[in-house]
Amino acid sequence: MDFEALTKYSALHPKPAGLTLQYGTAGFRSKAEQLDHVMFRMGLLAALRSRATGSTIGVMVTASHNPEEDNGVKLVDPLGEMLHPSWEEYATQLANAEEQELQKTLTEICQKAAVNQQKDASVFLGRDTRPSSKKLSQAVIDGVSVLGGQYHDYGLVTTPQLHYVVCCQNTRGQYGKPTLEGYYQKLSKAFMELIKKSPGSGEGQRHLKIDCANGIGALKLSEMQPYLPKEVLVHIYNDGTKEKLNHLCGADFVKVHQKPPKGLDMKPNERCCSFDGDADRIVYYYTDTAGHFHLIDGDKIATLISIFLKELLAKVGQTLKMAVIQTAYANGSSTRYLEETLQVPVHCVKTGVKHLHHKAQEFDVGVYFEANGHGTVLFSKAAENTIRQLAKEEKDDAKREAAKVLENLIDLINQTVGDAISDMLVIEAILSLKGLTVHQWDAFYTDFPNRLLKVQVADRQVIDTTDAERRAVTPPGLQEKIDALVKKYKFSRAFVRPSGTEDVVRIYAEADTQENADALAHEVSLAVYHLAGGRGAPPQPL
Ligand SMILES: CC(=O)N[C@H]1[C@@H](OP(=O)(O)O)O[C@H](CO)[C@@H](O)[C@@H]1O
Ligand SMILES: [Mg+2]
Repeated sequence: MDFEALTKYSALHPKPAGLTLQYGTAGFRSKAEQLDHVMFRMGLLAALRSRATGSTIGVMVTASHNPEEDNGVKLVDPLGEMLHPSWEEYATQLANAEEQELQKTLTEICQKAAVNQQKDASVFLGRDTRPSSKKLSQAVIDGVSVLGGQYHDYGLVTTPQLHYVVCCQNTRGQYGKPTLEGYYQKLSKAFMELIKKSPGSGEGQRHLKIDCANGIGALKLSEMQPYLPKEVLVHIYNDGTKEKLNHLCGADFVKVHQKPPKGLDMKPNERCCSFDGDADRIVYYYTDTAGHFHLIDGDKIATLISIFLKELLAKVGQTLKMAVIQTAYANGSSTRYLEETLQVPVHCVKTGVKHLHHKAQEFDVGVYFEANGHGTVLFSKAAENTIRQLAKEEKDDAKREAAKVLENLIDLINQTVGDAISDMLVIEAILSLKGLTVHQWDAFYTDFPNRLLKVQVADRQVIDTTDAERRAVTPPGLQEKIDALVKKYKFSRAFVRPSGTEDVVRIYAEADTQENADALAHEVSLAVYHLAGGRGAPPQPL
């Protein structure tokens, strides 16, 4: 390591003294002006991680659905997964080392992680459309370069596109070509093959209105449009030319507020969807003829995909094990529908994509979605091989056709991470093949009324949880209080947990009516305020 160069370059990306940040659920997130040193150091870390794994590592500069003034960074591991947890800790140590400790911290990481300094390092970079992203990604490049690493800057890409190219590169093209063109070609080809078989094929066009949160999704979707078949017409709204990123729009806004985004005119029963700021989440929605808004969230997307997969797996006649992975935020009604009506096993894990992804890898076919719309489907290598072989060689026509549909689905879904563009195409293909309207899809089950709130406390880590975050172990008395409150309402449930991305405690409640869900959530938030060191004024009823 050239320590002289390191010291020189690091001085150009100084760490504000005393500032500490943590590599959380989604990497580092903060105000953009606090992140220059973090970016430089994540460039350093990516180079080390690349040497340690002998693979290309991705670095994405984005703060997803957070306000435009924020930014963030996350590292992408060799197969397109989230950074390994042991390295999250190194990331935090490196980001928080004071200037004079930087060398020592780097040396320690190299020792602990057995990094061979002689190896080549290769890093792929991507960034979202935030005004601060360009400069911050330059800081990443400085970090990679000072350690003698090579980099390829993909510039403006969606987060899932970066995951995709990293995976393609490290599988030597097995997963696809590591270019955006390769991504567009692979997905559009699989999509075309799929919808060819739909009953209404050739009878006019399917329209879909997409709110792109004034973010990267708009740019990449319009790049992809020429690749899409003429049967599908996507109409892009909130393309970032007029309004601010994520402001009153995008998947997170629509999910949290349960109302339509600004800037999208909806006619009754029209199918609409929203991406988030880096296009790794998607939710659908529509208004009915009475003007009521209906949200179709990640749980219902998982349900649609599961129904479709289950039918196909039955048709190919293989005993492939399928499961759905959710978090505690999944609506109880979705869990019940999946388990009882569809008879699909459901597993609940801790919040955060990495936990869902990890669990989903245990099955032949693992469908995972967070309620907020982040999700995908994973196929085990063995399942994928079986399906591809059946698609090629199976004599029975019905079985072979079903295997072909599955094969195209495997190619259409981005197995590295949740991907709004890929998920949208999967959903559109399934709706088209099954001849379902958005209203019919929505009617699979009715969500239990629910409410998500947040409360500020002095130190959110005083709340410790267990049972996939559904029960609070500390502070003393909190869980007992929640249990007593829940008993007051019918069909109710509630839980609290410290957020991994914001300095708040999140409260979630479900009950038989919206009024009761709101009241329960409010009462639980008061309990948190009083028992977990609430800050500022006590929470007010909605
Ligand atoms: C309730 C909720 O939506 N939580 C989100 C949010 O995490 P928190 O740890 O709750 O802040 O951001 C994560 C990263 O985007 C996402 O994975 C997760 O689902
Ligand atoms: Mg996102």
